[in-house]
Amino acid sequence: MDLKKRVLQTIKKFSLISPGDTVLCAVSGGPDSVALLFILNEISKEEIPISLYIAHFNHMLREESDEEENFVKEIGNSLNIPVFTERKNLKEITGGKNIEAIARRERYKFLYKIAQKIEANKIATGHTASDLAETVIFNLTKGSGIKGLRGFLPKREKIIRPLFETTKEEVENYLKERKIPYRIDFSNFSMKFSRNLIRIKVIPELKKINPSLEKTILRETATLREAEDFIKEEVKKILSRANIRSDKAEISLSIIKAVHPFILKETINEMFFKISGEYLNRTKLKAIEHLIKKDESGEIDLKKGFKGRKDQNSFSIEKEQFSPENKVKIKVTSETEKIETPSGTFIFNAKNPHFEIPEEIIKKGVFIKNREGGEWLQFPYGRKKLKKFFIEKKVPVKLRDFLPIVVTADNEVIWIPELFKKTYIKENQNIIGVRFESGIKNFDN
Ligand SMILES: Nc1ncnc2c1ncn2[C@@H]1O[C@H](COP(=O)(O)OP(=O)(O)OP(=O)(O)O)[C@@H](O)[C@H]1O
Repeated sequence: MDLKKRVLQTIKKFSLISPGDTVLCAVSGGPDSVALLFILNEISKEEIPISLYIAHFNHMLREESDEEENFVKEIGNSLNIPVFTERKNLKEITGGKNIEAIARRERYKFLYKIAQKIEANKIATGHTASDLAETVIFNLTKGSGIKGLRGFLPKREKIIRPLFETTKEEVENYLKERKIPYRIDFSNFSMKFSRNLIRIKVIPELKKINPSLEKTILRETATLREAEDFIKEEVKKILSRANIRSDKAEISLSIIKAVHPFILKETINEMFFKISGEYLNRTKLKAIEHLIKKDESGEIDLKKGFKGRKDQNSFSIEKEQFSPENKVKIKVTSETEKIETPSGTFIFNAKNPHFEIPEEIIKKGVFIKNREGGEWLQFPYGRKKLKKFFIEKKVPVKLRDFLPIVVTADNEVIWIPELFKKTYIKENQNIIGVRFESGIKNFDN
């Protein structure tokens, strides 16, 4: 069957596009997104009338980046579709670390920004069934829960993936038949990246066992998506009987003990997520299950700042409350140190790849402490009252005393872990590095 018809089937099956939609097509210049653009363009003229726009993000990471941007602009012109582009020098921003993940985050931020600007209700990406197979095999290899094994979804928020059921091979045939040009990203062939290794070495070997590997994985993930929906529904039912507040989530033992062990763990994990913004690992969940099932009451330390507590009638997850006697002021005595504070564990590293604390500051003394009041914040370009900064960042009042801060011997705040990591790393590369390990992440959103 003609590829356009197949893509139309996918669109209908997952309700991806409706007449009148405004669709922003994310085009990298590679074969998948170029084919997607041509198919959507055809569809918009015949089967489903939509307004179509193109977005391209120039990561400025490779020599060919500018050429690719021009190429996408040219396709847009030739099809008479408006093109939105943005350039960002990611190497500069990231210092070369974790570049793939940051590139992805920046790309999605850009796509959502343009979608909002042009009032697009859909953002189409060129992910294919071959990408899905890669993702699933990658997640399986690295270890992941059901969510990882089912891979990405055909639709998530505004993002739609019309090539979800199409293989790369089918895309390439389509382009070849129509003599449609595209650009090749040579970094896709580098064996440095596990994803490429899976695509180039692993998948061809697996296809010797099952030539329709992509289709099989598609079917398997469909089953997993259904199972996931079912689990979600079950968990929702149980959660509706729990009492969830911002600092405590509680459920009666008679309810939680009656459910299947798997649903028990999933429910507890959701309860934890609701008050902490994070999920627990399987080992902790198993320990909680054990605590719930045994006869005695008890407590269990979860991530820093959270406790699981079982009493006679209920199990609860509680955020540990900050109390004045928990206030600390700890001197950092070496360049690398793990420091326990009532609000979490710091990994302090004066010389990490992002930034370095000048020696003279360390010599004079660096402290990790809770706010005492009257502190000033040191920026590369000036000073600001810590209180004012907290207000600007909308840090809830009760957390202002809880958040650990890093100060110099002169009580100048040089770091508030997590709270302004992103901007601070960029602006002040040479000052300080403190990484917060756990327990605080939820406070900065
Ligand atoms: N530079 C870019 N500009 C616009 N869209 C892009 C760009 N790079 C990728 N995309 C879009 O994202 C899709 C997936 O690209 P790719 O597989 O390279 O990214 P990924 O990082 O593996 O995917 P994801 O970002 O969803 O995790 C492409 O088909 C395209 O629609």
